[in-house]
Amino acid sequence: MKAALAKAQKATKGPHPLVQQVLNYGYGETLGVERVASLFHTFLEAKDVASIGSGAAGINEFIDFLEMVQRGGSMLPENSDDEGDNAYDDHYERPDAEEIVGLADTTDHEVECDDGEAASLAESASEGEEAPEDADDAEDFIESSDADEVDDDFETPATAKRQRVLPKALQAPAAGKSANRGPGLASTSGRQSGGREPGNIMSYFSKMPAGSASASATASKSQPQHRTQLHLQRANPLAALLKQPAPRPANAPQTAEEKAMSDLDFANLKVFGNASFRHQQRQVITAVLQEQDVFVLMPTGGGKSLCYQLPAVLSKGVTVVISPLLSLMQDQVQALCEMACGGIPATYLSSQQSKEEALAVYRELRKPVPTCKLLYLTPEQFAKSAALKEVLAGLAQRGLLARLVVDEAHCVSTWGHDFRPDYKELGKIKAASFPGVPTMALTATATQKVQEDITKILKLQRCRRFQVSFYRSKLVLRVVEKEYGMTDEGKPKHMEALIDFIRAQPKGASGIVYCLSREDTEGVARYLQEQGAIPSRHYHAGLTPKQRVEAQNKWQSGQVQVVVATIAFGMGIDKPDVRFVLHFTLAKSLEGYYQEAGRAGRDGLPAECVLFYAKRDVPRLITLLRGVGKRKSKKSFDTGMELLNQMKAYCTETQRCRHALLVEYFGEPFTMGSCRTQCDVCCPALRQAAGHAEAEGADGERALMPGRQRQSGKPGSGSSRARKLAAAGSKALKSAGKGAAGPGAFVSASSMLNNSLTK
Ligand SMILES: Nc1ncnc2c1ncn2[C@@H]1O[C@H](COP(=O)(O)OP(=O)(O)OP(=O)(O)O)[C@@H](O)[C@H]1O
Repeated sequence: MKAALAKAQKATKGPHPLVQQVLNYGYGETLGVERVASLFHTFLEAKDVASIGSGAAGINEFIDFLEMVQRGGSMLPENSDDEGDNAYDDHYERPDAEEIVGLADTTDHEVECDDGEAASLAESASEGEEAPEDADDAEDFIESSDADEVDDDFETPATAKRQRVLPKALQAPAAGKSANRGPGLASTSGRQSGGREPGNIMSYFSKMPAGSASASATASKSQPQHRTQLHLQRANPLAALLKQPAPRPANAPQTAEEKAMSDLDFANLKVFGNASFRHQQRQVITAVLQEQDVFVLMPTGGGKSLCYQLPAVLSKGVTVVISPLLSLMQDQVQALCEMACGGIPATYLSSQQSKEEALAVYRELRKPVPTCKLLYLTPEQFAKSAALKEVLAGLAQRGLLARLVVDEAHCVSTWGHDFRPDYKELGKIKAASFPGVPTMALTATATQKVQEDITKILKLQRCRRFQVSFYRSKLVLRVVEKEYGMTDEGKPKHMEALIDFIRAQPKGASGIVYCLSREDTEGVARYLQEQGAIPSRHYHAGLTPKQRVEAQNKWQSGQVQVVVATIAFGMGIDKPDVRFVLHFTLAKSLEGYYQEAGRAGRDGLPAECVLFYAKRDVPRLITLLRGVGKRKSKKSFDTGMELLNQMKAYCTETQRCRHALLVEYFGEPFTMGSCRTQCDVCCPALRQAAGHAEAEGADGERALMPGRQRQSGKPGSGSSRARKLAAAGSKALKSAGKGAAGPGAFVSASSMLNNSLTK
């Protein structure tokens, strides 16, 4: 054996690739290159093998060995079989089958379609157009339901495939990484670099690129208010265990500006690369660090993640984040591990991981003091894995469960637009397994009712609430009449209107078109591509994982201008420069609409959200609510109908500012009364553009009159005029949007519109 080993050593030029990897993680700096190399040989000897593959499994094993040697322990992992079986066998990410209750009387529901949808449903079916009861269509409706798509989304082979690559946080075990930057070394760093307290955040910065520290800092010069209250991370246990810690890398000295920063500003800049906090972030983070229960209601793109990630970095122990989608978790973990500061140790558990991968995570959590700072889980996993509950309870007992974070917390409530049954269990589990652990709930959309549900179900105690205004002042909201039928040229009017709208956008402006069914997305994308020469891709949960990733990447990189998608394209999409989000049919609820439309303009620049409304689309949604194939409960149907009716009311509104409607829907008073230029109700130019006409009734009230009716006396002009109007609205918007609500914007919007109409 020894001879074989010597031969292998001789044959190898330079360190074994596995050793090299481990050195890259920082063990060279802490243990010394030679000692790592020598321990590698001891490791091989102990395993009685001549060599070992340099894959993730080998690396993990070797790192475990390094730690074990330092502790003087056994080489065998503790309870590994037990953990692995439990972790692996749980089918935690499959949502519970919904209780199926037959509807007592379906005619009731037709009666509930208060303004003739039922009649319209029958009518359209008999005409053979868009027949919602059609079997194919019906299947599509099911496919586009929230539950089904979410289901597909979080445990598809795609995600499974992606996970075969061991999460970076584990490849690098965190242990290795933080051995390098770990808080244990921070005290030295703090002293060396100018006076931050021992054991503080300096530990994360030893690998910051030189010079990036303070140049752009605009951090507050005020003294840290909560420094003494922060539970700064303790010394890295690994560093303490290491027998021969190498001299730690010298940090560049802090500048005067950095010294004056609070820990929060400093961590925000150095770890996350943000020069300042956004609205409310500082207050939220401070409350979180004070270990209060916290509820955060912040619009999409507002920066919710930082509100729990930064406290996680500064806190002792592991922060557990419950997130609804596997792909979302993976993206978050990847982003954390790739932070410019050198990476934040984070990982996730998934039923798609290999047994070894799951084991590695469990091992990490069972360490006396895990180096992992954030652990992402799906609610299903959290609710159903006994092994996981036991491990988390163990962490809590050791005082190392920093907090429980429930992201997308609206999923807790049946009134939320993405209800997930397992979210309901979270509060109960917390109370039973680790009571008293601070809890944080975050969402972008929650009505008063949903907020109450979240507070109750998650058992939030003396909860601090933070709400950032729902008003997205840079978004222009419009509802456009969706005209079916054919143009004089024999083309479908609604599709041509869509093309006109997109063509009126600046060249290459990125957008999303939401459709109800998978089939719709494919048809619309094809039409845009073939008839409009608009680079488009469809996206829905029925695509193969490869197709989905490809579509998203092409859109993200700008090769594809428009993604035509079902609501499967949603959570976790973080493209800042989306200039328009079009709904080619109604959303299922105002909450859903707000969330989907809110993907526009995340960069804070003007963007447009247009809903193409046709009354005849409503029955399709009702059919969906009824549940084709699997009947939904009466309660679920009634809830769905209430939400849908609110959505319809938004579409047919002619008096009230659309921003006010949305903001007030979430219980926030809209003190401005009117947005003036940012919706088609308040801005006449946009109103006309939306294809609405004001008709003075006898009582002086305005009534919504679709463009088609208005122009019925002008044969031949209808379709092209309506199309011009829709596109003109966009042009008008460009001016209005630039002015962002100033009076000048309105003037230019009007004149633009007039010019366009007189052409
Ligand atoms: N203080 C800040 N300074 C600069 N950028 C920030 C700041 N906070 C967050 N961001 C950036 O804003 C973007 C949106 O943040 P984040 O993903 O946390 O939003 P969110 O509120 O979770 O949105 P969603 O509800 O859509 O998930 C990210 O690219 C993030 O890096």
